[in-house]
Amino acid sequence: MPFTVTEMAVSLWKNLLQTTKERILQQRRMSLYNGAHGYDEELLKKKLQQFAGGSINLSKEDNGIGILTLNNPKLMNAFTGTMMVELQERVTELENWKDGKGLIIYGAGNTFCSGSDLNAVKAISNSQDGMNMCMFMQNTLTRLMRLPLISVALVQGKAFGGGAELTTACDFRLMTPGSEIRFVHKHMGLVPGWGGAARLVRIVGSGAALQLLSGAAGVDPERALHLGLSEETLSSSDETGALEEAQAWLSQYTEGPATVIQAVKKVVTAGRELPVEAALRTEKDVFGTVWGGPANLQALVRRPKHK
Ligand SMILES: CCC(=O)SCCNC(=O)CCNC(=O)[C@H](O)C(C)(C)COP(=O)(O)OP(=O)(O)OC[C@H]1O[C@@H](n2cnc3c(N)ncnc32)[C@H](O)[C@@H]1OP(=O)(O)O
Repeated sequence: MPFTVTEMAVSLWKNLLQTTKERILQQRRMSLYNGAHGYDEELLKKKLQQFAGGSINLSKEDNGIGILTLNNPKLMNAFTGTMMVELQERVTELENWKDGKGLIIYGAGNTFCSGSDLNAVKAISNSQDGMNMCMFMQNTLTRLMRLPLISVALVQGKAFGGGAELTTACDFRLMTPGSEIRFVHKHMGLVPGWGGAARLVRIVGSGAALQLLSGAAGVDPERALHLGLSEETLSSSDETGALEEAQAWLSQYTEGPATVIQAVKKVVTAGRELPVEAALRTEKDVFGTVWGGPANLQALVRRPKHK
């Protein structure tokens, strides 16, 4: 029997509700903190909205590479409260990008990011507000790190404080000549709180991380390469040239269907974060999504030789 208009509308509405519910559940799974941790996200967002300025812009290219721009060049791309909220919104958008394969994060005006906006920091300089801001940023940066996209921080100029922490939430870092990553927190009487310490230990090891955080010294491209903090020093220092180089570098790894590239990132994320048995189970599940899939079947027909 054919559906009536009302039945179709009800069915569409139910689908929409279900999709929204699944999306919210997915975000909760990816997040570290929620109401159970005494964390009220909506209240914090209202507070963050009071510190306005700058923007976080996302452009999704046809080649499956997203370009995320930290845009507050007047303050060396320092993170205002509204930029923190916008970063969360852009991450949600990227989580739902079916055709996405890679992501490049860079700063406007030839510099990466000078950390949190010190004007906002001064206004919320009590312990509880600080921890709430940390929970918000850890949630967002953990979701960023777990995106099924291969991510690169393109470091031009300075990546200081929270800016240095943000680079560690990407899979890779590329630096331009003269650029600098610096965990300046000690000089501000702080430690990283956006997850930068935990991630740095995993990238460079605990000894080097201890030196970088307790020395608070700048890391130039040469030292970053030596430490394994950066993959490569690009040759261009200007924005257009550096972006082109970063895209070319990333496209070595994003060649191929989005389903397969995303599956690659998912199994690596599981290996990086989970105990081995849980990682193996996740790998089996992800394998099930590509085995017998279109890319796999086409390859079987082509029978390519991998010489
Ligand atoms: C998560 C916790 C954290 O992020 S704690 C770390 C916070 N960040 C910092 O302490 C960095 C402070 N800034 C600096 O050290 C310098 O501005 C750096 C980044 C080295 C750039 O120096 P330089 O190239 O000489 O530029 P500048 O100092 O003249 O800066 C231009 C304008 O931008 C501003 N700016 C810079 N960083 C911030 C920031 N984080 N928050 C707020 N404003 C910032 C400067 O004050 C300066 O503004 P203005 O032109 O003096 O009005």
